[in-house]
Amino acid sequence: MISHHSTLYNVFVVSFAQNNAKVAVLGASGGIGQPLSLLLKNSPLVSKLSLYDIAHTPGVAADLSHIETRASVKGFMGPEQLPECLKGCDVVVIPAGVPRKPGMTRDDLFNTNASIVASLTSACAKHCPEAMICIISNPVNSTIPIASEVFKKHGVYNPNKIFGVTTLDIVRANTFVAELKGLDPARVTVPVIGGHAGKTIIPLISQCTPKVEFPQDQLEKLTARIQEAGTEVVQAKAGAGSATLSMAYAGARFVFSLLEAMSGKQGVVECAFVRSDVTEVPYFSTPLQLGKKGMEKNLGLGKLSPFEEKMVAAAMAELKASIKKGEEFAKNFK
Ligand SMILES: NC(=O)C1=CN([C@@H]2O[C@H](COP(=O)(O)OP(=O)(O)OC[C@H]3O[C@@H](n4cnc5c(N)ncnc54)[C@H](O)[C@@H]3O)[C@@H](O)[C@H]2O)C=CC1
Ligand SMILES: O=C([O-])CC(=O)C(=O)O
Repeated sequence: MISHHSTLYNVFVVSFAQNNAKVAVLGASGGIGQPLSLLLKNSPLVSKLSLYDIAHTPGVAADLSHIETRASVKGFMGPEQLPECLKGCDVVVIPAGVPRKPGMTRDDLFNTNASIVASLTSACAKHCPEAMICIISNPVNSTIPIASEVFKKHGVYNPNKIFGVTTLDIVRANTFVAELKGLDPARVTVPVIGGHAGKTIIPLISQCTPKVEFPQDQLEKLTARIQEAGTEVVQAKAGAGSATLSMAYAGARFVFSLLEAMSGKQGVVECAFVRSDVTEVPYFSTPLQLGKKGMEKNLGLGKLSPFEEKMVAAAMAELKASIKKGEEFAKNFK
C-alpha cells in the first residue's frame, strides 16, 4: 500500500509517525475491526493502537500485542473505558455496528447503527475533538451526517476532519477494471463519487488512469457490478455478514493515506464521503486532496461523460433522503 514511496520519503514519514500517530479502532473485535487492527499494527505509521469494543477487546489486544512491530496495543471494553481509549488520538476509525444479511439494504441497518455511531462520535467530540474521524459503519450516506451533527452539538465541528470511508468502492472498481483489461490492479485508479449505497455509488470509468474504453453494454455491466459488489459479498457469505477482509484492506489504505498526508506528504488524494459544496446535496464523495489538517481541497467532479452525469442526477433523491434521515436522527439524539 505504501510501496510507491521513495525510500528517502519513507524515512521522513516513518520518523514523524513513530513519534506521533495514535490510532483508535472503535468496533475492533468485529469482522472488519480485527483484520483492520492487524493491518494497522503491521504499519510503521502507527505508534499507538487503541482497540475499543463492547466485547472481546482484551483478547484481541493481547493477541495483536505479541506482533514484533513497534506500535503499542491497548484494549478498552465498555463505555466507561472509552474516554481513556480516545484521549490523544490523531485518527479514529469506526467499523462498529451490525452488517447486512441477504435481502437487506444498507438503510435497513439505520435503526441499530445510527445510535451506535451517534454515541461513539459523541465520545470523540468530548475526548478527542481534534482527531480525524473515519466512519465505516453503514449506512454511510446517513452516518456521516449523524457524526457531523453530533460534532456541531458539541461545538467542535470541523468538516475537514469527518470522512465516510468509501475506499472499498474504489478498490473494487480498480480490481474489476484491471481484470477486464488484463492490467495490474495496483496501477489502475478509478475515482468513485457520490455515496455508498446502490445507485449512489458512481464509478467514473471515463476518468480511469490508465485510460480505458468499454462498449456501452460492458460499461453498464461493469458499473452495476461495482454498485452491487457489497451485495455480491453479502450473498456469497449467505447470512454470515458482509465484506470484512477487503474492507479492512480499504480502511487501512484510507488511514495510511491520511497519516501520510498529516505527516506532510504532498499530493495525497483519496475519495471520501464528506461535507461538500460540489453538488446540490450537502454531503458527497469526490476525490479529496488530504493534508496536515485533513481534507485540504475538494478536487470536485472533474469532466463527466453524459452516462456519468445521468448517474449523478439519478443519485440525488436517495442521497438527499439518506442525509436528511441522519440529520433528523441526530437532532433528536440524547
Ligand atoms: N463503508 C464500507 O464500505 C463498509 C461498511 N461496512 C459496515 O461496517 C460495519 C461493521 O461490519 P462488520 O465488522 O462486518 O460487523 P461485525 O458485527 O462483525 O462487527 C461489528 C463490531 O461492532 C461492535 N459494536 C457494536 N456496538 C458497538 C458499540 N456501541 N461500541 C463499540 N463497538 C460496538 C460489535 O461488538 C462487533 O465487534 C457494518 O455496519 C457494515 O455494514 C461493511 C463493509 C464495507
Ligand atoms: O454491502 C454491505 O452491506 C457492506 C458494504 O458497505 C460493502 O461491502 O460495500
